[in-house]
Amino acid sequence: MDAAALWQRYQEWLYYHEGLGFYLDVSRMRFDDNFLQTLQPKLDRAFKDIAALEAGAIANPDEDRMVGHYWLRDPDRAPSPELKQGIIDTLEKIETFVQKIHSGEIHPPNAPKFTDLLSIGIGGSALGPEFVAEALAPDFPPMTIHFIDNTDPAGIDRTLTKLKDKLASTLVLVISKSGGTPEPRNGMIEVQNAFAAKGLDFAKQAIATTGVGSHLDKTAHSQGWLDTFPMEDWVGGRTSEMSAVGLLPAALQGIDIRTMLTGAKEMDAATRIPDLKSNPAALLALSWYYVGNGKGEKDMVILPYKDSLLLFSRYLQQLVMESLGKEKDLEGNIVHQGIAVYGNKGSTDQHAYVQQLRDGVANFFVTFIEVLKDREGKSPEIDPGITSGDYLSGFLQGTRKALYENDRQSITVTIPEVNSYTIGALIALYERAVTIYGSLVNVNAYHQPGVEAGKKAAAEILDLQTKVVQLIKQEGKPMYLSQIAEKLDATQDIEAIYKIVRHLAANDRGIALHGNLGKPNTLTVSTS
Ligand SMILES: O=P(O)(O)OC[C@H]1O[C@](O)(CO)[C@@H](O)[C@@H]1O
Repeated sequence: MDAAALWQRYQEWLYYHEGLGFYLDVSRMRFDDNFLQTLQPKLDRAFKDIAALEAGAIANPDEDRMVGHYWLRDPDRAPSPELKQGIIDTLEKIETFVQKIHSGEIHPPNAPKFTDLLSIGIGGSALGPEFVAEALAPDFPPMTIHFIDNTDPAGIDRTLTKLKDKLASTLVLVISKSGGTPEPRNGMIEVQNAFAAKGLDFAKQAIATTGVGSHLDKTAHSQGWLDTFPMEDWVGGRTSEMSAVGLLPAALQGIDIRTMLTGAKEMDAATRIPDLKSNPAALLALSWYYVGNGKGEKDMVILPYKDSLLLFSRYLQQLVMESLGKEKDLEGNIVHQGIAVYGNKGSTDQHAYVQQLRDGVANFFVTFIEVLKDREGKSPEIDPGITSGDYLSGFLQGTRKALYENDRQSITVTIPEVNSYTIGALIALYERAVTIYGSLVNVNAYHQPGVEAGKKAAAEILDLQTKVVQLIKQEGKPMYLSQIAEKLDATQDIEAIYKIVRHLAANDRGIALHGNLGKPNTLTVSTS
């Protein structure tokens, strides 16, 4: 396509939303009218599916659940007055609580105010809060947020070391919808230990966001924690940023959550329109379908040209991959669907993997995220008439052009600036695009059976560990791995047993390995 035709295509496909100051450019995706015609019936069905979902249909058949994250920013759309009231009440409760924390009305036993916030959660109970904190937290927030989002002991230590002198004024927020996920449970216990070591009363400084009646909810009530906030059954982890999961930590950091909700609501209204060219989420979903042949054949590279959006790709990784990465479609056919997502930020990544994007294996498409406003205030000139922001903007355009010339397709999302309004809108845009794409490829975008399989396997390993340690202690003499496996009637698990004892030996856990470490078969294992 020559420059004039491309310019024509750009204008023909450019989506612009005046209220949001938002643009979407899919002109560098090479779909044609034929493709559009073929996809139209699927798209019509997707529009119907999402209308039913928003009206309260069971959209997650496996778990027999409604899918209601869209109601969070527009409670009038909730399918019952009780649900509507619940959303309104939670939002008000968050605001009242935050106001009391900021004013010092609620304060820790040994300090006049809470200064820091320690958020413990994983997956959807961490990624949204982390992304939003990075994007929107003010430079000098009323409370500084820290995260424990894993069960890595060294990671936990690092966070607790940073908080060492501030634990007495740290508010701990444990987030877990199920209230039974091991990683946040472990983090919570480690933090409780740290509080106890300093003679601090954990319960007086702890709050929980969790499903009503969950194990965590019961623990928080029985131990007399400061408060609990509900996570609704019909909100999935990866779409929970606009529930108490995301709103509470955001508000505690001084982020304007009402504006974030308004931005999301505005985008929801735009992406509810059942017409391709008027609906940016449909344009995204269609582009993903086109470029990946409806099978996720191309990876989605997310390149925001703005440091504060660094975590957007990580956030989207869960939203897209946990929603769409499915073995079976809704009819039970094996389909192995999904779209791989990765990325960091431009122009930084131009000095890392963009070389391969331009010249190497063409297994991806790029989504550029462009932010029009460079910074608050004026920019100095770096070269005559040229600022740092001009460079950033030029690099984005240059990379987009260079990729297109080499037959690499791209989408460009443009927002006027990074603020609560536009971040709310971006989150809503991708939530809806995933919903639509899920319909296009006919998968249940709201369950995660694969993750459950991994959790179950991990629990089996921990169970095996207990048996292995018991046996080694009982025997009281060095044993070969094969002997341990036979005695436990677990010959299939010999590799797992080896890895268990190797890990224990590396951590001063009372187990020793003897022999050639490079030849597991020759090793004997004993107590140390
Ligand atoms: O909030 P929870 O229940 O602790 O779950 C955390 C995350 O774990 C998952 O269930 C996957 O294991 C995610 O979907 C979820 O966001």
